[in-house]
Amino acid sequence: MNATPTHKPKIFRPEDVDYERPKRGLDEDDLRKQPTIYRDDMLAGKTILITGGGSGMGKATALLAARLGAQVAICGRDEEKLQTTVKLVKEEVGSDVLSVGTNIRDADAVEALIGKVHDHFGGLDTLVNNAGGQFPQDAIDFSRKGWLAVIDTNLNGTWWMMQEAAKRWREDGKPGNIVNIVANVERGMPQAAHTCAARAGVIYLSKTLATEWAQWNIRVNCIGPGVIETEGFRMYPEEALARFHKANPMKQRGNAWDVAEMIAYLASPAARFINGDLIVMDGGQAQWGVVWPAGMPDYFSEDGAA
Ligand SMILES: CCCCCCC/C=C/C(=O)SCCNC(=O)CCNC(=O)[C@H](O)C(C)(C)COP(=O)(O)OP(=O)(O)OC[C@H]1O[C@@H](n2cnc3c(N)ncnc32)[C@H](O)[C@@H]1OP(=O)(O)O
Ligand SMILES: NC(=O)C1=CN([C@@H]2O[C@H](COP(=O)(O)OP(=O)(O)OC[C@H]3O[C@@H](n4cnc5c(N)ncnc54)[C@H](OP(=O)(O)O)[C@@H]3O)[C@@H](O)[C@H]2O)C=CC1
Repeated sequence: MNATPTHKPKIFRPEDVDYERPKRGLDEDDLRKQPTIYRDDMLAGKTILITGGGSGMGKATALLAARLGAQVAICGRDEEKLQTTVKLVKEEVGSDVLSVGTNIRDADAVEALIGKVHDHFGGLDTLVNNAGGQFPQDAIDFSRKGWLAVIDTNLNGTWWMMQEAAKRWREDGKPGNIVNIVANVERGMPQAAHTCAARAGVIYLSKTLATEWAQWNIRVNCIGPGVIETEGFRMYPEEALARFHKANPMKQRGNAWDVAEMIAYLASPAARFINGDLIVMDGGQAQWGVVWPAGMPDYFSEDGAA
């Protein structure tokens, strides 16, 4: 192959766009209208903590869990975003969500968060590690700070959460349940190598802990979403977003409610025998199609690849 590569490495920073971007994903009005297949009291008496609960999948999960009767706690870095979830759940369900501003990269803050949830609700049944993210870029151009930011959030932050939750479950002699939101890493993630490395780490960490921690009745599973349309899409340029859904054979995007319903299932007694698994929700992308979130290099497009 002698083609001269013409792909220009691009940096896309959402704060730099000078045009109005369309709404992405389910907004609050949409969330309020989502039906559920589950019984109203399916999670009654259960406490669920959702990281990144102020937007996207985290927000949808907080609302669904509250509708199903759970006591809900959320965390994130942006207090304003967290309060939108608190308000939504209060208006829709009438229950109070415990919101604790926390950067999951800060292990001390994570320890304090787990303590607050236990103090407030008297325990924790399910931890959902949903907080995370990345930016699209060719790996060769990653800055050191950028690499570290993504690894620290998605791998280290998730680990701090898992370890602190598990310590309390072991100490209290209570069962535990962890659901980690990862990504579709099976065939790698071009232009998202940092997150691919971190999420692959979380998947195998989870499989390992599912065995180590089974002695304390702590289960650990992962959900691997494909392209799920949420406000998190702001991290990507519009021209890339226009192609995202073409990376799966269904040629569709999932939505935050799809993932919330899977999380609710894993939080329910129906999932009591599922442990160490990765449930992929990607419309078949793992078998076919690749997302190029920063633009496909000519090297690939000239072969007519997806
Ligand atoms: C997965 C991609 C391919 C498939 C797409 C499938 C569909 C979408 C999947 C999704 O996950 S959507 C959900 C996305 N949501 C998010 O990603 C939100 C959270 N993300 C973030 O907050 C950031 O991306 C972050 C870097 C993970 C956060 O770290 P931090 O708060 O520390 O960020 P910064 O201080 O802003 O940046 C630190 C460092 O990182 C580098 N960097 C940041 N943004 C970019 C960018 N757009 N392009 C290149 N490099 C970037 C940079 O070195 C920053 O340091 P400074 O240069 O700013 O000093
Ligand atoms: N949408 C998609 O197609 C896919 C998404 N995913 C992953 O699913 C998860 C949910 O994404 P989605 O809902 O789409 O996107 P969002 O950007 O809406 O959600 C990400 C959430 O993570 C929180 N967060 C990020 N960093 C930290 C941190 N250091 N400490 C605490 N909270 C943090 C953010 O809150 P705050 O800003 O308040 O800190 C935000 O609420 C993410 O891990 C995402 O990467 C995986 C595959 C595909």
